[in-house]
Amino acid sequence: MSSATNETGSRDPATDDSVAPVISTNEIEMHFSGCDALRGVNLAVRRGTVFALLGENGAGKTTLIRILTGFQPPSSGTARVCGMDPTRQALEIRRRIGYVSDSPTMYDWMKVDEIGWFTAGFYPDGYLEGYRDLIGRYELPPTRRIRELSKGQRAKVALSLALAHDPELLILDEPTSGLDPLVRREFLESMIDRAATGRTVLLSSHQISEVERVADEIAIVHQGRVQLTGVLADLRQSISEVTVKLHDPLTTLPSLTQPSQILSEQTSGRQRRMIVRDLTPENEALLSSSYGVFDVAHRSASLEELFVACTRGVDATKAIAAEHEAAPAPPVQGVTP
Ligand SMILES: Nc1ncnc2c1ncn2[C@@H]1O[C@H](COP(=O)(O)OP(=O)(O)OP(=O)(O)O)[C@@H](O)[C@H]1O
Repeated sequence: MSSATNETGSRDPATDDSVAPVISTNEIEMHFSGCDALRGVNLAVRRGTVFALLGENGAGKTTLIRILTGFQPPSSGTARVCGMDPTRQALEIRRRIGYVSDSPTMYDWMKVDEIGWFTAGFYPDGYLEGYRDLIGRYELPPTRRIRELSKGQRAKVALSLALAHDPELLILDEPTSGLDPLVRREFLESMIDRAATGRTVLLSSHQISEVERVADEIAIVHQGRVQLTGVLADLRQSISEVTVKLHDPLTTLPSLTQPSQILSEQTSGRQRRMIVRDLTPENEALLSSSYGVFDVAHRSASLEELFVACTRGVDATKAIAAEHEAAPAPPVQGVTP
């Protein structure tokens, strides 16, 4: 019996590389002076997936990636990347994975071919061939100096350097900024192909359409917290936009029962619009039969609506609560403030 199987013959996630998450974090906190960049981040990235960290500017995406790649020790909490601890095995992690930061620094006096040859010295045999193949595919001029390249061409050099050893895990911080739409599309498709061959891609982005196109799983990060994480297709199915038409805009609606959860709520005239997770027929019936309600309709929410609910929902919820304070209203369920 292999060490990856237990007494019953089934796979043991603690020792089996093919089952254990490629990346896991446990209660990661990052406090800079005057700024809590990350607050209790728990994530698990499964092998063979494209996992997207989706968040606005300043949400904490780069900070998390810097912690995972060992450039920044967290204030507290732990992480594992390819089975290693980034605070103690940063160099090994960086050798094993591919990583492109949001502002890659390169020796810009080197020529495109030279930088590949130079970097190959840090990797096993086969790196230079892989690099040359990639710069060929990206149509990069091998004899041009890095400083003479366009922004998009530099991004392609950085990607070629990260991909040349065909890493099992690729971490990309805002990977497509600087790429033109055609190359961006090709690049995103190549990420899907990588995942199909069992490799894993973690990327950060604030572009919803981009994430929607490539990601299998997402984590929506807002103000240093993971507001929502899961398989994109499941999240899409479980989130609905519910529109409740009211006789009186000040009507107080009943709290929904478990497992339904209101992520955001907005009132416009006599219409209340809510983004609800796991809407059950019972809760829909509860709303429909509430005093002052004359119609309830629901449809699947888009990723954009979900994102807005997670990043603006708290404020929207607070606004509603304040609006109802005079009423007085029952507590509104919402995402973690
Ligand atoms: N070295 C640092 N010192 C102090 N504050 C920092 C430092 N690094 C990051 N921060 C702060 O931490 C927060 C998260 O920043 P981070 O760069 O992780 O966000 P992000 O989601 O990657 O944003 P963007 O999409 O704009 O790149 C921000 O408020 C930022 O100002």
